[in-house]
Amino acid sequence: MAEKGRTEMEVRPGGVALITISNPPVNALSIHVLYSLKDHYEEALRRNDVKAIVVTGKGGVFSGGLDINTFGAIQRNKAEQLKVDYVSIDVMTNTLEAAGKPSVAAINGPALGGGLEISMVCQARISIPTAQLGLPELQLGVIPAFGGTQRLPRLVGLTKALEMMLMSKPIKAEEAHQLALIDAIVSPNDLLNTACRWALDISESRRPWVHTLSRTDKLESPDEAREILKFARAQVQKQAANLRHPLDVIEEGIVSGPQAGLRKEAIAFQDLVFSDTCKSLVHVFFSQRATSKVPGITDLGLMPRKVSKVAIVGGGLMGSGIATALMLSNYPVVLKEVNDKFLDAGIDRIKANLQSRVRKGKMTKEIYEKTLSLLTGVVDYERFKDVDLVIEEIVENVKVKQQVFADLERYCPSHCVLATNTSTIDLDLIGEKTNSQDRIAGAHFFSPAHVMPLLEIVRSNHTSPQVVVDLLDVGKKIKKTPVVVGNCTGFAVNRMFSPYTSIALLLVDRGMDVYKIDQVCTEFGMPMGPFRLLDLVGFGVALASGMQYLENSPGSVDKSMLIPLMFEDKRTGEASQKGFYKYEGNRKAIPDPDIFKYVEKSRRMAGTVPDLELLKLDDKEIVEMVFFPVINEACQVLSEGIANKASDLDIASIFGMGFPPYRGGIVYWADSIGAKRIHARLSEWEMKHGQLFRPCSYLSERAAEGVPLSSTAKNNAKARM
Ligand SMILES: C[C@H](O)CC(=O)SCCNC(=O)CCNC(=O)[C@H](O)C(C)(C)COP(=O)(O)OP(=O)(O)OC[C@H]1O[C@@H](n2cnc3c(N)ncnc32)[C@H](O)[C@@H]1OP(=O)(O)O
Repeated sequence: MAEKGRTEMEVRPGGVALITISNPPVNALSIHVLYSLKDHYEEALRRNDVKAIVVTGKGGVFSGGLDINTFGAIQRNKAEQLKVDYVSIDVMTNTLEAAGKPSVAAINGPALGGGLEISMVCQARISIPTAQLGLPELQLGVIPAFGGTQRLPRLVGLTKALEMMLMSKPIKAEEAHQLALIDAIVSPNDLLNTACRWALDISESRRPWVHTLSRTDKLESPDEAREILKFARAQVQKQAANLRHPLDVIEEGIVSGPQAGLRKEAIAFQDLVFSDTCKSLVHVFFSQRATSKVPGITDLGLMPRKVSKVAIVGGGLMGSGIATALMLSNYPVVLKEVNDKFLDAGIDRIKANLQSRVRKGKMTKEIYEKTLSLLTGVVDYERFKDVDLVIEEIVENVKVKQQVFADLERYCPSHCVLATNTSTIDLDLIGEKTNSQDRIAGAHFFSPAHVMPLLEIVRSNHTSPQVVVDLLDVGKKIKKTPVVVGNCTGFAVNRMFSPYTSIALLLVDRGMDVYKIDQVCTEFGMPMGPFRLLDLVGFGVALASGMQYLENSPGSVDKSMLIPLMFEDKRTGEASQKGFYKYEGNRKAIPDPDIFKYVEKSRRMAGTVPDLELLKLDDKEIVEMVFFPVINEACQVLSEGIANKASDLDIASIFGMGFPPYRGGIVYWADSIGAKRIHARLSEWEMKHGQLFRPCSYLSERAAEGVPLSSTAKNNAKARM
């Protein structure tokens, strides 16, 4: 293995050895870094001119934790693999923490996972105000393994430590200071001097010398701890039953002592690293970061242009959500509506979005006022003359959109990016009446736009790479995960997931129970089943987008009459308090026996009778029937070059549709099953239930040749980007 990263050591006047972790960009703890850290500690302990040690990181990051690439080495049983128990017990505990000279962590940026764990073996932690501290290992399907499960509860108490570990959510320096996880916050310029002084103060007994692992003052009593852990077990069982957690390991440390806890922690980690969940989540980690690397665009050396002001056309649910997302990242926003009444309603929606953050304690009243002051409401285009980006979010009507884009071309500066949030209409059509096709792109948000993390950036054949680079940058600034896709009806996410509801409707027409399908899909890990999702989206929207698919690719959607029948009866989904479920003024979906009359009628109109074979399917087979057509559509999207790479569809499925991350995303999951099996099942169902199940040629070829679906190497399709 090529050497990756190291630590550097310099002995400062006064006798402090400054050890700097150096492994750009995030100072990940590779095996080399860890061994180099141990060697430098040992050298510092040997040297007579060293009285104390300060550990810091290079380049504005303390450390992003264990190098996640080493997980693969462990799984592949590589000779040079990480021995977790050796690092945790021999290096961190017996060498660093037990050293005869005190050490202080100078936290100059993120200190996450193993990074925070290194800082916790030090006798004190000094940080800059912007540092983030956390143990996010669970989001990779493992638990902290360099002593974090033992030391964090001893530093901040069990309840807070559990919250930080189970939510994988880092805290900011200020909160860490209140919790006494860090001892002082200082400016970046003062950090090293303060840390060095602090270390010398400890060595000269002017400050206490504390071994984290020996502390018990913050720990709850064993009885209290047991109660807290019992509650936490019930919570994780309810909220994340598929994720392993460190509760037993923490309990071991409290009941049998920290050394026993450390041993149990290392064994548990070593076991978890081999789990499918860990493999999937590591895939998600790297795939998420790879979405912003777009061949032919981000490798051209283009720099994003500055976007100082954004205009939104349309203040409906989506438009106001997009405005909120931008304002939350400090973008001044001009919101345009057709008249004052609609404008007021749009502004009210934005206020409500922000107020909900105030209510949840995520925003102070002052920040609320400051954020709201970024908004200007207008009913004409006068204020569009200095905007750098416009996002259109009006009715899905080609003619109306064409007029709006012609207007935008007239009123906006010539450099301005003209984006549309359409979820179905071809960008070329939208821009047909302009000479600005090169600066027209899709910026497709998901509802609610200020909450959902995905941003589909749609690029037509005319869209310039510069515009895509600009949108990628805005996406990053508003904390969305961007996925760049090509131009087609439904783009990647809506198109991939159109079979999710279509097939569910077909199965109901053939005898399956609405609520059974939803239950099986949620047990599989989806946040909602297809029918609960249809209720949320609303039947009006579902029918309109169904029409778009029917027009553009007849045969891609089921023609069940179930939704039109309910729609006719003004049963339109959650907004009307009645859809496939009933809602009693809150968001709780209650199964409603009334729907069976619509189901019966729909079956009569389709001329179907309950299919006894379908009724005998077990849960796994139902999941396959619903999701294999989704995989098939993902393959079609790949073969048409709508997505750059399979892993982009994994991320799009997770962040756009809530596909369970611990399954790695739609194509990753498909490859874990194998193209051959998926192809065989789809072919069988095509014979029995029609063309919605017909495997596409991309899938058929890979099944025949035994090639993974994620391998796009042999994809000869003409890229649409
Ligand atoms: C034994 C221990 O208990 C186990 C562990 O420590 S497991 C590791 C736990 N640590 C984490 O989960 C933290 C992961 N990292 C992060 O959250 C973020 O990268 C960060 C907050 C440190 C920096 O964020 P940001 O500046 O936005 O940079 P980001 O784009 O995420 O990462 C930059 C690059 O570093 C890589 N990287 C980040 N953390 C890494 C890690 N721990 N290992 C390997 N690579 C890592 C990313 O893949 C990316 O690579 P690329 O440029 O080739 O795409």
